[in-house]
Amino acid sequence: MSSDANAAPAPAGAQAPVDRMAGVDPVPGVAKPDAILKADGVRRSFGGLTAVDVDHLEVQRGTITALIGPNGAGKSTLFNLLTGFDRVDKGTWSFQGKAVNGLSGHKVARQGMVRTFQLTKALTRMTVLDNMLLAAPGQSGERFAGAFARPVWRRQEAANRERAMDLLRRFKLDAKRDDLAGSLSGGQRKLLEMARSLMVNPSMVMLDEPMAGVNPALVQSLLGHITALRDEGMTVLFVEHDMDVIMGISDWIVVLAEGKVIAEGRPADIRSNTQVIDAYLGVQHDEPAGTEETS
Ligand SMILES: Nc1ncnc2c1ncn2[C@@H]1O[C@H](COP(=O)(O)OP(=O)(O)OP(=O)(O)O)[C@@H](O)[C@H]1O
Repeated sequence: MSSDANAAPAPAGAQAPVDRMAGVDPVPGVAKPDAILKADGVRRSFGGLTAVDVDHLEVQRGTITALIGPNGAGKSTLFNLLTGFDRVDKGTWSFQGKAVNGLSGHKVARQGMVRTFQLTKALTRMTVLDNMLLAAPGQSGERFAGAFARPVWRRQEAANRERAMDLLRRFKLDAKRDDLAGSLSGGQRKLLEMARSLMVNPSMVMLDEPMAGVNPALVQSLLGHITALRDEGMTVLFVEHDMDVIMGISDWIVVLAEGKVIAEGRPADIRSNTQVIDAYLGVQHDEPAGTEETS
């Protein structure tokens, strides 16, 4: 879209401005030409508070889509619902044409849709490599503990280990394989969270605030990893507060306010959308993530 001859050169990791959403109107709930995820009538209340109330939402395959909105807009709740880590009051959604509503997080992941999690205390006490292996698909060794299945189990363990090491090399964490995850820097933790989610070889990754707590020097490297996933054909949906990051790498932006999708569009559409400016950009909060009273 941009044809500004004076534009600064793209930062490392940024992509040429290709419009991957060509022909899609920037209106809430708009249909996408090749939607990998479609959600309908998704509602979730906590007591009297409606946290999520999404009429219709589609995510285009092979794009980076940002989910943005003010604190308490319902972004994390929507993530949790779609990935099977919370229960809806109402609503249906499908992933790659298959209904996945009502499935547990593990089953949703097996379908190819995974979300990242911040490293819990327990995970920080494990090594980087063990963190990866714990995220591996299928633990047939546990399910078929008999001696008969042992060769299958060993083969699977070896394959998991190989995949884990490949991913650790990709994210430049291989030298840290035997270190405790808790000893990693904020940026390295984010890389590990991303690497863990890729153990199941997903088609779509959902990143929860991938830049939170990351040293600015590592931001470009993380952005490079995210755009590389998209360029390999993966679909990325991410929640983020950093507007430079959002505007810099997103093919499409979905704006949530009070649980509803109030706008969708390319970064340029969102920047000039007065409803978004009123609901969000005009009252841009500067609080660090995690200052909310709820999780
Ligand atoms: N388990 C819960 N119990 C009660 N209320 C909750 C719960 N989880 C979320 N909420 C409420 O639902 C609303 C949406 O919260 P959510 O965390 O999804 O927003 P968010 O957009 O992710 O916010 P943030 O940007 O601050 O992370 C908020 O008002 C929040 O207080």
